[in-house]
Amino acid sequence: MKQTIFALASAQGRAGVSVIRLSGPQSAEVIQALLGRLPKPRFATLGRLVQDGETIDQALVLYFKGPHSFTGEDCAEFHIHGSRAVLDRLYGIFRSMGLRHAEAGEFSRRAFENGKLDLTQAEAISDLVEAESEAQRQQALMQLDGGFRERYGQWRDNLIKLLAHIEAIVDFPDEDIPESLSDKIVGDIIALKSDIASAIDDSRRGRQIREGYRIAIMGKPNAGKSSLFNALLENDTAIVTPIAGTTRDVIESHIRIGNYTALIYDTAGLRETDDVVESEGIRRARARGDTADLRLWVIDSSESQASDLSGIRAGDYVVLNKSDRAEAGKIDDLKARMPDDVHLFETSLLTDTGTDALRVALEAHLEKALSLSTFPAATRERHMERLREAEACLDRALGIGFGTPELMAEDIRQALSAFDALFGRTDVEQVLDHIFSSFCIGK
Ligand SMILES: Nc1nc2c(ncn2[C@@H]2O[C@H](COP(=O)(O)OP(=O)(O)OP(=O)(O)O)[C@@H](O)[C@H]2O)c(=O)[nH]1
Ligand SMILES: [K+]
Ligand SMILES: [Mg+2]
Repeated sequence: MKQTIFALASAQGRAGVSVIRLSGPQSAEVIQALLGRLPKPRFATLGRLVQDGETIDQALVLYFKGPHSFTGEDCAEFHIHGSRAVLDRLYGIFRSMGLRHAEAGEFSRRAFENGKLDLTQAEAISDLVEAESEAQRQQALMQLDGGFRERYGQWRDNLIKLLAHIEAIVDFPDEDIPESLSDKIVGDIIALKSDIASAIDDSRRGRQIREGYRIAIMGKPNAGKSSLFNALLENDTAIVTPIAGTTRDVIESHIRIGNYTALIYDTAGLRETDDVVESEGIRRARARGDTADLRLWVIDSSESQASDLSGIRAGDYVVLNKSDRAEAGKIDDLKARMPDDVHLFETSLLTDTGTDALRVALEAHLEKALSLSTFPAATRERHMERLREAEACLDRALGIGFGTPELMAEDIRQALSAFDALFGRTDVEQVLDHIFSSFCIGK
């Protein structure tokens, strides 16, 4: 039998109320020992927690009888006064009764193992706990509600039907395959494959919401990149100096823009240099720009020589900075030389003008790129990998043809197992360890 585990389910540190959670066969015994009675399951009971005649705390106690609990096991919750002293006393009692402290994600893992959650739902709980933005919260909640099960479940059903048809052909090798049947099988595989392919296309959105939309600030040295980074963050994380080549490492920070989370990167100024450290910084800056979802170029519009605009592409944002020092003709000249379809802004980061318009535009941009009208088909790399695997299996099945239907059936079976892996039906211990260890303790 599993050992009974305990952990603080609320945040660490002093609190008005803290919640300790227990799961396992000794849950009832622990409540009985401390409260002197076992409350009706799922009803909150106020009482004194007493050891050897001494009151430890007054607490609200809940008992959940398995399988009607989060983990599926017997569970208990103690809502106590959140002081270190109370916690220490209770932890001591729990340990003396043979309980142990839970590992990260262990409650959710038990829920998964007892069939209370599938793996995508367990991931959703972790995402919900971590959610910072409104869109992250909504996406995690949809996933927890079984958002994936509906969509993937339909595809999985289609695969099972396909497999049945193909196996019928395998079982009757001497029969002529009616053309209508082979046409139908091929048609169904193609349709499914294209559904999966478009889901993979769309799933970038899911990851951008979950991990943050990546915005790279790029430009020449001293253009004001770090100044812009700080202005957007409303703090002074990055070092700003008049010396060209101040920023070397890529500096990364989260910000909330409207309903979304973005990851903003400040990068080294792009120029030719013999400095080894600076060249490495520039290499990283370029790489960051290549993988970003949006590039935000900063240009010093007061510079006398014509600015180099290479690297700026359609869709990029361009900030014409230092407008406080720029002659009007210079800014007009820059605008005229811009590639088509860039979004232009004028700022003076010295006098803090123009940044509001940029913020508003960024918010609208994210709203357009990420709005959650439909639930994306993947929110993590793990989901993408399994979907690509299923797509590849279907591709192979199509290439095989009806001469060797048993090979075709094998590919369909592999596509099926890719879907099973998504839900954790084929539990690869390593994958589970990885997923659950990223949870916080008490979940
Ligand atoms: N006049 C004026 N000066 C500015 C403005 N924005 C930034 N600066 C100044 O320009 C200098 C360079 O700014 P940074 O933000 O360090 O520029 P950077 O692009 O990050 O520079 P590197 O990291 O060296 O590539 C600093 O002295 C800033 O105070 C502006 O709008 N007007
Ligand atoms: K600088
Ligand atoms: Mg800088």
